[in-house]
Parts: sequence; structure tokens; C-alpha cells
Amino acid sequence: MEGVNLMDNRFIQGLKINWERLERGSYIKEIPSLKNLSELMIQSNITFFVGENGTGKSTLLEAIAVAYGFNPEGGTKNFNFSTQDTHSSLGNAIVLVRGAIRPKDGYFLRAESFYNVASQIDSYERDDPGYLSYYGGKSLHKQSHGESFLALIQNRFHREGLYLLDEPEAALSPQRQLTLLITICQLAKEGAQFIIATHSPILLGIPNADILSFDGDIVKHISYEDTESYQVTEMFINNKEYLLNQLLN
Ligand SMILES: Nc1ncnc2c1ncn2[C@@H]1O[C@H](COP(=O)(O)OP(=O)(O)OP(=O)(O)O)[C@@H](O)[C@H]1O
Repeated sequence: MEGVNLMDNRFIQGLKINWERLERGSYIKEIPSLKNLSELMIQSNITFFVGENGTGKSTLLEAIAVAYGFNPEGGTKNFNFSTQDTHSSLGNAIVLVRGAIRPKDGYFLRAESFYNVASQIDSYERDDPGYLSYYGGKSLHKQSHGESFLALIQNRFHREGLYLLDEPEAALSPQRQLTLLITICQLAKEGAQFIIATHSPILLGIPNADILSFDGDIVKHISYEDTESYQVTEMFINNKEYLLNQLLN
């Protein structure tokens, strides 16, 4: 298959973790995939974090966001709101290896705090009427979860931007995940960089993306076909009767 011709224009090229900066007894020191991690190279404009629930993907993605200066609950670098103080201290222990070029734009999006991001956008619109036009002109709260998520991505994401996305598929139908896939590929071709934690067998299919698995006690590169998201989906679709019989009887 012909791959996406990605530009080598990474704003984040890697990271180092200074473990001594983390407080004693931090739960992060017990996460198997992370506790042995001292350096990680980010090798592609599109990097996926995959792995079983609880393997540390969101923890590392959020830490990268914090180290880059994003609001830990989501938004652009200018978003400044906090509904709860639950983000980990890993962001303070990470040193990012930055590329020569700075992104012109950026966004940290997490499915779980998207509601608060939408509220914050409404609040900016109240202070600065017209602000919503950057998001398609309609309050994200007046659209369905999937519609608003896609509206934000399609209106707000640009080439030469840095985008950190935590399970962006959560609200999207399979068809809309394909739309997201096209948007990501197009923007990455034009210079944007994405780091995405996902379980979506659709998004993971983006050709030439780098897939990092958090299963086990090291973070390692794997192929699309080796992801559990692909394997379980493939097994279910191709052996549905057999599988259901095994599972249910
Ligand atoms: N505030 C916290 N205090 C203690 N442990 C935590 C805290 N937040 C997360 N953890 C633990 O850290 C581990 C990694 O969580 P994380 O959210 O990074 O997983 P994940 O790979 O993103 O999972 P998922 O796919 O379910 O989103 C989990 O075992 C989780 O229970």
C-alpha cells in the first residue's frame, strides 16, 4: 500500500524522563511500561500510543502536553482553566527534545474533559464575541458529542500545528473515524504533528505512522497487524460465531 508521504518536521522529536524529579512513592513509578523508560524518540509526524487499559498511554501523553505548556485538561496553549487538579507530576519530570521549527498552532484534546473545553470556548465567546467562528460558529455544546469533536478538529486544526489527542475516536462513528483519518493524514502531509493515544483499529491503519505499544515492561514499536485493536477486531469479524460460542458458552 502506498504510504502517506510524511514531512520530517517534528516539533517534538523525543523526550527524556528525570525520574528523580518525581516524588517518592508516585504511582507512576509502578506503571510497568513507564518505570523503565528514560528516553523515547518520536520518529514520525504521526505517532500512536497503544496498549491495554491502564498501561500508561494517557499518563505519558498528558505529561508531554504539560511539558509542552498545554493546559492539562485540554485546549490550546492559551487555555487556562482547571476543574480538578488530578494531573500527574510526570510533566514536570519530562524534558522534551524539540525540533528546530516551532508549531504555529496546537491543541491537546482528551475525550474525558472535552465537555470542559467546550464550556471554556463558550466562555471565551462571551468575553470576545466572534471567538466561536474559529470553531465553525456554533457552540460545541449545541452539537452532538461526535459532531462537536469533529467540528473542533476540522475548524481548529491546521498544518504546522502540534496535536496531542487522547482517544479521539471515543465519540465518533466508524464513518467519522474515516473522516478523522483523512484529516490527520492531510494535515500531517502538510507538516502537522500528531501524537495520539487510541484503541481505534481504523485510525491505527494510517500508513507510515509509528505505533508505540505500552503493553509489557518497555515501550516498543510494533506493526499495525501486531496491535491488539487490529487482532481482536479482525478475529471478531472473521470468526464471530465461533468466538461468541467460546465466550458465551
Ligand atoms: N491519580 C492516580 N492515582 C493513582 N493511580 C493512577 C492515577 N491515575 C492513573 N493511575 C493509574 O495509572 C495507570 C495508567 O493509567 P493511564 O490512564 O495512563 O492508562 P491508559 O493506558 O491511558 O488507559 P486507557 O486505555 O484506559 O485510557 C493505571 O493503572 C491507572 O489506574
